[in-house]
Amino acid sequence: MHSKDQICYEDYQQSADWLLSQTQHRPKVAIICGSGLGLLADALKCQDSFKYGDIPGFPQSTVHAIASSVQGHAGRLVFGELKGKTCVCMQGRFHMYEGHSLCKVTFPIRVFKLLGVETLIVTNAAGSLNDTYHCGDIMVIKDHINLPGLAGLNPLNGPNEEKFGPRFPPMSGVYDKHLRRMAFDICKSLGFAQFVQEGVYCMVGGPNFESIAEARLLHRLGVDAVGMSTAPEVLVAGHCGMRVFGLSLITNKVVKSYEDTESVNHESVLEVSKMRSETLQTLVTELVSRMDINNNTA
Ligand SMILES: O=P(O)(O)O[C@@H]1C[C@H](O)[C@@H](CO)O1
Ligand SMILES: Nc1nc2[nH]cnc2c(=O)[nH]1
Repeated sequence: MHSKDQICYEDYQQSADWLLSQTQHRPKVAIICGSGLGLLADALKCQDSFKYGDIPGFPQSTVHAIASSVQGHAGRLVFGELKGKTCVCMQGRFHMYEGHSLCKVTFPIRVFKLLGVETLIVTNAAGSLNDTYHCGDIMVIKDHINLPGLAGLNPLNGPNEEKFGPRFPPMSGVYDKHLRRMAFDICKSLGFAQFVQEGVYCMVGGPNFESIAEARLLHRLGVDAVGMSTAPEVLVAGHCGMRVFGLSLITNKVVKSYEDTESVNHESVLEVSKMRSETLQTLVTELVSRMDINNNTA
């Protein structure tokens, strides 16, 4: 590594080579578990798991990541099979507000690319701005607004690594249309359709939740759900040509009225996540099982 924040190709390669030497699994799908949604990883069969701290070059989990994941299982990369398809799951992700640079936040994505991953599934907990949404709804992400990115905070800043992708990558259509349609079909067949939405996710820096004026601004901008993650990971995945699918679990309605006495807190976010964790697990499992991927195990 050159400097504290500069990461070079060899750093990603070192982590990927180490993982390839430690597991026989050769995943084509990577899944990032949002706050409280780490149970997804427990559904993997024939698991090999690695604490982030044990993987050479990997960023380290902070206290937040541990508190917001499944107790005792935070900060792990879990390899295994979902309905016979080989996957790798991040149980606990890295957030910008924890103090990580965006290169660190997105480090695992490029490692996944070098492992041979072709599809990234991202999940997160988010607050809703859309008045028709309810707590516990699942929003299939159609598009995102990357507010830190618009202000110049972008993991792709700096010299471009051509081995991963082009200097100026397009982001229109980054959330795969085919997978979105498939998710809706699955929800219909599983009887989930009444609480599944499709919308625009907005990333803000956090760690504070929105002021009322900020919430009103986001609402006017056409944001359906707001959270503190996902966009940087999706950017980096899109840059290196991965297929992306994203889900937001609506854990709260963002307060938009000065008359409203309710306020959100992280504990209630985790409570709702827990309530819908199993549904999300079922949806993601079914989606992975229907994906047209080569299932390679070495
Ligand atoms: O990792 P995600 O985006 O699910 O985490 C959400 C956003 C904040 O980290 C936290 C707020 O409750 O949950
Ligand atoms: N920024 C933001 N992140 C969240 N994560 C879960 N709920 C929320 C919310 O209301 N706002």
